[in-house]
Amino acid sequence: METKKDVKGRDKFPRMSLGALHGRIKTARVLMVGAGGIGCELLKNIVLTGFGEIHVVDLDTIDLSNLNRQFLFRHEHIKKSKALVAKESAGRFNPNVKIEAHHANIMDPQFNIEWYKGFELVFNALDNVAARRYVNKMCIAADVPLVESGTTGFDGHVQVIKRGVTECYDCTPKEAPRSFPVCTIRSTPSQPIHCIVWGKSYLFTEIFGISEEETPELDFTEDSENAKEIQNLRREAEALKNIRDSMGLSQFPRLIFDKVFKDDIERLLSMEEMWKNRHAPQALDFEQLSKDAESVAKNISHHDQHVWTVAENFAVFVDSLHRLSSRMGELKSNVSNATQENGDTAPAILSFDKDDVDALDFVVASANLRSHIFGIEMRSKFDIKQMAGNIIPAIATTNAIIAGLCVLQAFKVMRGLIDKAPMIFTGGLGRAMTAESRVRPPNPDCTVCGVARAKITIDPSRATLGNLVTEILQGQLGYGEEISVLSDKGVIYDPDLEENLIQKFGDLDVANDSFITIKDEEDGDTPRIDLVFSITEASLPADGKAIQLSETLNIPRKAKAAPTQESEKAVVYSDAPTNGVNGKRKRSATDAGIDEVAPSKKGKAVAKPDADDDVIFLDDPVSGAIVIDD
Ligand SMILES: Nc1ncnc2c1ncn2[C@@H]1O[C@H](COP(=O)(O)OP(=O)(O)OP(=O)(O)O)[C@@H](O)[C@H]1O
Ligand SMILES: [Zn+2]
Repeated sequence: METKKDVKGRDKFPRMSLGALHGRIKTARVLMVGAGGIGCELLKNIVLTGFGEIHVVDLDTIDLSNLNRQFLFRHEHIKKSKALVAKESAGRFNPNVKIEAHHANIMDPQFNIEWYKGFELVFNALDNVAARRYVNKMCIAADVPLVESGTTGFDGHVQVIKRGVTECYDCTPKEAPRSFPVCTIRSTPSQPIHCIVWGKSYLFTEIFGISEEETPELDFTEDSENAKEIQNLRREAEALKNIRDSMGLSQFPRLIFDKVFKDDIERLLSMEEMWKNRHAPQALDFEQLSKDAESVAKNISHHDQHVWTVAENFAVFVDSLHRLSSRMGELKSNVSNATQENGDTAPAILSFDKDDVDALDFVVASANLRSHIFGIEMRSKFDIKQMAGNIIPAIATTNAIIAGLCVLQAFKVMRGLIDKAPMIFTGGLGRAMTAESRVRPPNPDCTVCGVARAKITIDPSRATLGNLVTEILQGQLGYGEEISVLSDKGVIYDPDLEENLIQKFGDLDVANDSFITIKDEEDGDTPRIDLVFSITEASLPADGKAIQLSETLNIPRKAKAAPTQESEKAVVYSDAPTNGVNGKRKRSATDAGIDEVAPSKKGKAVAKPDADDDVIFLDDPVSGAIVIDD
């Protein structure tokens, strides 16, 4: 039982170290998005600091692989909600703090601008760019300060974002997820990663999952040069699908093997042009490899640290194909029983998971056999697991340091010292921790924070786009004819889209709590900066207007483009120090005293390897580690 003295004692040290701020922290309502690696550390910190009310949002459940670093979770919590368990575990550290858990996606509409406005501060502890961008946009719209953070291995960052004061998460462009041209993967691989993507995203999915055309790692864009080859590749995939029907039969591995490691390779070889300046592939022989594989140890697939021979890869290929085929057989009979019982028609498919041993064995063996065919070096199962699973090991200490820095930056925000809270990085070469020399101001061209914002209320039963354009934009705000209106889905009005003027907002997919952007396209004089309206739906008096803009708006004009300064030219956009931001940052790597890093799928970054580090290069032989998008 907690005594009054205990509670007072708990306050003593924060009060001594924080002074007057402690009182404000005790009544502050804050939001923490993500209860993973950083989130667990951060929640512990803010609970112990004594923030009065903490809301935690996480959409996920606890996985075994989280337990090594997400210390609020234990084995018995596996499959339970991260947000709820985090609340339970951290709540015990400080009973004075109220914690609210939301097991939900932060991008759900229930978390609207009004909800964000209820917080003094938001902490991001996320692992992907989409959610980061979303929270950034909401915090800018609600004008709530955001402490954004991320880690990848030893690299980490903390960025304080405040509308009108600092740059926001979107002020610097973020890289689109990487994908591989389908011809590289399917016809002309030159690196182990190409063969791994082939094994995982093509072969595995064509045999056990959904079709490759639904796989984001493969880019099917055709140009006139490769259109014919893409057609051929589609035919190949079709033939593979037909072989799928023999799954479970003893000849199944041979049918697959001959198709992908012999016939398809021979077809490729017949395209002589292709191999003039490339290493020509060499088809494999099932009979020969079967003989070679007779002496391979039964438990070869457990040896994950060394690179298997071709015969060993062959043995694992055949064995894992049998294992996966029998799982598919069971899955199909379960699905057909379920269909008979309740009409549930869920498809019987397997999807690749790096922790699924059968799937990993299959991808390792297939990728290595293909590498061998194309004269590419083979890799160990351990390496391929990292690459196929896109894993950069998480370091608990980096998360702990970053979570600590998040709180220190939050104190500055609450003290009104945002100008003393520049972006901080950990990792890299040289110093363990570096901070930028100053807070970066907003980018005036940013489409998220370099815009004017206002709220409009529409009556969904009556309001049309025409009401908005003529009454509000042209009437009340003085816009000219040349304007366009964009919803989240794209352009809904411009002078060529007049037919939309009679449409109601619901018909244009513009709903409550969504945003529309007004672009002033007037030639000549400097146009207004973009205006973003957040939409509130309400039933308005029938005798009044169907749309209401209650604020007086003074929308600034865009500054005339200034000639580029020499000093600006010297600052390079590098793929560097994004540390979880997954974008290009306008600062030189050397500025920050950190080595360059390459962006990764989760919005995290990976340190550039040493020259002799055995890492595959994606775009440029000197640019560093590769990343596969899931
Ligand atoms: N849109 C979202 N809404 C709510 N929570 C999210 C959203 N996107 C990601 N998250 C959560 O953010 C957390 C990020 O934590 P972390 O980077 O440690 O990832 P993880 O999934 O726990 O671990 P790992 O990916 O390394 O196995 C996760 O718990 C994840 O569920
Ligand atoms: Zn911005």
